[in-house]
Amino acid sequence: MTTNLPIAVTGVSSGIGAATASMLNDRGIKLVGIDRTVPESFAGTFIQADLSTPAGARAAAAQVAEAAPGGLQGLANIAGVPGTAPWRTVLGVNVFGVRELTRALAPVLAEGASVVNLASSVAFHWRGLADACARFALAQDTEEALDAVAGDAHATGESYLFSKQCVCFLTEHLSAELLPRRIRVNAVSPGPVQTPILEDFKNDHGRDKVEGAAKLLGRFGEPEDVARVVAYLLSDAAPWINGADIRVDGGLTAYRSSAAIVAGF
Ligand SMILES: NC(=O)c1ccc[n+]([C@@H]2O[C@H](COP(=O)([O-])OP(=O)(O)OC[C@H]3O[C@@H](n4cnc5c(N)ncnc54)[C@H](O)[C@@H]3O)[C@@H](O)[C@H]2O)c1
Repeated sequence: MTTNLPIAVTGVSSGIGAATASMLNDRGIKLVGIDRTVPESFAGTFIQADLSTPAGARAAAAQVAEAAPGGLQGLANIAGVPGTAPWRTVLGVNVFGVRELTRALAPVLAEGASVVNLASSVAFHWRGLADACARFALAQDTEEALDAVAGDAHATGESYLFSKQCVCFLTEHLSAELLPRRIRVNAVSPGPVQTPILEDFKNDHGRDKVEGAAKLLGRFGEPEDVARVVAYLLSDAAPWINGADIRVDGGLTAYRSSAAIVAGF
C-alpha cells in the first residue's frame, strides 16, 4: 500500500531491526521504533519498551498508536532473544511479544497493511509440532501456558527453536485472522546472520556447527540480506504474498535437508 503512514519496527537498536529501520528510512518511510535498549541512532519516533510480558507489549502498542494517530502501514516484529536467556524470557519475547503487539496494533493497522515476523531457518520443520505450537501460542493466559510447558524438554531445553516454530505457526494464524481486513502477515526465516545474537547462537548450538555454516556458505549473512526481504514484504511489491515464510539463509537449509534425505536412501 502506498501511503505516508509510518511502519512500526521492533528491535531497532541492533542487528536486523536496525538495518531494516535504516533501509526503510532511506526509502522515505516514517518510522516508529521499539526496543528495550535506546538506539545509538534512529530516524523516527523511538519508544523504549520491554516486550517480554503481554502488559509490556500492550503498553508499547498504546504508545505506538499515540505516535501514529493516522494509523500504520506496517509492523515488523524483529526483536528477539536467543536460547541463552531464561526459557520463560525466550518464549515471552519471541512468541507472546509478537502475538500481543500484533493483536494490540491490529486496530490501527490500515486496510492493506503488512506485518512481518522474524522466525528462523532452524524452525523449518515446525509443521510436525503444529499442535503444540497452537496450544502454546494461542493460550489466553500466558503465565498458565508457560507453567504448562515447564516440564516439556523441547519447549524449555530448546526454547529458541520452539519459540520460532511458534512464530511460524502464529504467522499463518494471524494471516488468517487479519485476512478479512486485507492485512498480510508473513515470516522471514534467517540462517546465521552477523549480529550480536550470533555469539549466543555459538554458545547455544555449538561454535563449530555455527562457524561450519559460514564456511559452507562462504560467509555469514549480513543484517541487510534479511532487511531487504523484510522491506520487500512490507512493500507494495509483494501484494500477493500472505501467510508465507521466506527463508533467507544462503541455501543452508536446502543443503542440509537434501543431504539428510539423500543419506536416508
Ligand atoms: N542473527 C541471526 O543469526 C538470526 C538468525 C535467525 C533469526 N534471527 C532473529 O532475528 C531477529 C533479530 O535478531 P538480531 O540478529 O538482529 O539480534 P540482535 O540481538 O542484534 O537484536 C535483537 C534486538 O531485540 C531487542 N530486544 C530483545 N529483547 C527485547 C525485549 N524484551 N523488549 C524489547 N526489545 C527487545 C534487543 O534489545 C535488540 O535490539 C530476532 O528475532 C532473532 O531471533 C536472527
